[in-house]
Amino acid sequence: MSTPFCLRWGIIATGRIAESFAKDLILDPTARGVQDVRHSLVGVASSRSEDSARGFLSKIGAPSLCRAHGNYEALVTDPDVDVVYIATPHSHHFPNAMLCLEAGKHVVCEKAFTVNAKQAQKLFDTARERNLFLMEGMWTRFLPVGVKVRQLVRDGAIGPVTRIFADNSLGMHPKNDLPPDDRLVRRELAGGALLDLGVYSIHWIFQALQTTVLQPTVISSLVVPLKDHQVDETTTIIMSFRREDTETSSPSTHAIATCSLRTEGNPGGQTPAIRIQGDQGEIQIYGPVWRPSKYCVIKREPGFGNVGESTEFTCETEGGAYGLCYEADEAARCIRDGLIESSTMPWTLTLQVMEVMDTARKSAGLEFLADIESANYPN
Ligand SMILES: NC(=O)C1=CN([C@@H]2O[C@H](COP(=O)(O)OP(=O)(O)OC[C@H]3O[C@@H](n4cnc5c(N)ncnc54)[C@H](OP(=O)(O)O)[C@@H]3O)[C@@H](O)[C@H]2O)C=CC1
Ligand SMILES: O=C1OC[C@@H](O)[C@H](O)[C@H]1O
Repeated sequence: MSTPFCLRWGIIATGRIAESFAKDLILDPTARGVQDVRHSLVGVASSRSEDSARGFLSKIGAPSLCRAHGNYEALVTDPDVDVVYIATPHSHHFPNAMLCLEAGKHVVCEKAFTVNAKQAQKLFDTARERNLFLMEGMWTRFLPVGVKVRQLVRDGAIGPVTRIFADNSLGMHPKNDLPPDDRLVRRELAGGALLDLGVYSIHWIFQALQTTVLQPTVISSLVVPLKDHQVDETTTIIMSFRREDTETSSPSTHAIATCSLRTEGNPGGQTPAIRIQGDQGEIQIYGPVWRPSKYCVIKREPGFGNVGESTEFTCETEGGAYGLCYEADEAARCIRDGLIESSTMPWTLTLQVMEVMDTARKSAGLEFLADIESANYPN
């Protein structure tokens, strides 16, 4: 067997998801059946201080060779770093990713990829010019459940998809349950439900349709602002996608993406977060939407009131992984193979998702501050 390709990672930021990602990165990939690639965590940067980066390294049990940096610039000039994972708030993704690309580093950037589509386009143009790998860290697509559901739809398990519901709602009262300085409610960090949660709902819809070609039309959207914060508390978007099987009577698929900080999506643990409905049945996926592990396939039984056969499946991560390692494996394979774009998380798809969110925000007059919306770098 040949030696696995080793990708050397740096991480920008030391918050909650950076910790989960770093812990996944240092796991043994063979424990999840991955033999062809492996990962080495060589550096972590905190915008606050070297000490806070050092604290992070000891918390995650990083390998001794891993360096702590007291600013992001130091990390991106480290010649041992091949690729940077960006885990800052949404407002910072664009300038942080530009910093990395201009320093010649490959990038995996957390969702929501940027604040708007214009910034995403600029990043993709820069990556192309510099021949660097760049991917939105929409990890859910790489989880075993994402792979399985796409395969089921592709194999025609429920026939042509006619309608999709996708709900990602936290059930955290923004005033009572979240600290007032939480990034979720801060406009200057591009907080709000849509960019944080709705992005998953929209991605699930695209995932269910498995297309990057069909352009959705946003038919309507409703944005409920969070009082005094100028971010959205709840957003619902209705989309229509033209389907290719136009011989059927309804040549478009309806999709409803919704998200809320405040309303709870799955109060009793029994409500499907995602419903992918086709002519021959439906697939129901149970939350949490970002990391589901249970889904159900219900066959359609024609005739009013008939109940179709329903089969439940679990689809867990392996080898003690939280699940972020699967997107890391994808990045390693792409970079090993000299690719600048992942075919599972292609640039067009990220752009389409950003455009849908731009349209919804625009219709509600929900804009972030000009410097956060800007696609100039340096600003
Ligand atoms: N994939 C997933 O499941 C999840 C993804 N996310 C995404 O990851 C990103 C980070 O989220 P999360 O880890 O929850 O956020 P946290 O608030 O926990 O951490 C954000 C980190 O960003 C750095 N940072 C840099 N500038 C600022 C600033 N001005 N204000 C606050 N923090 C700053 C800080 O690290 P330092 O000072 O050390 O540089 C901070 O610890 C978001 O894009 C979010 O959508 C979040 C949760 C889950
Ligand atoms: O990506 C995410 O997934 C988990 C949620 O708790 C979090 O708000 C969000 O950023």
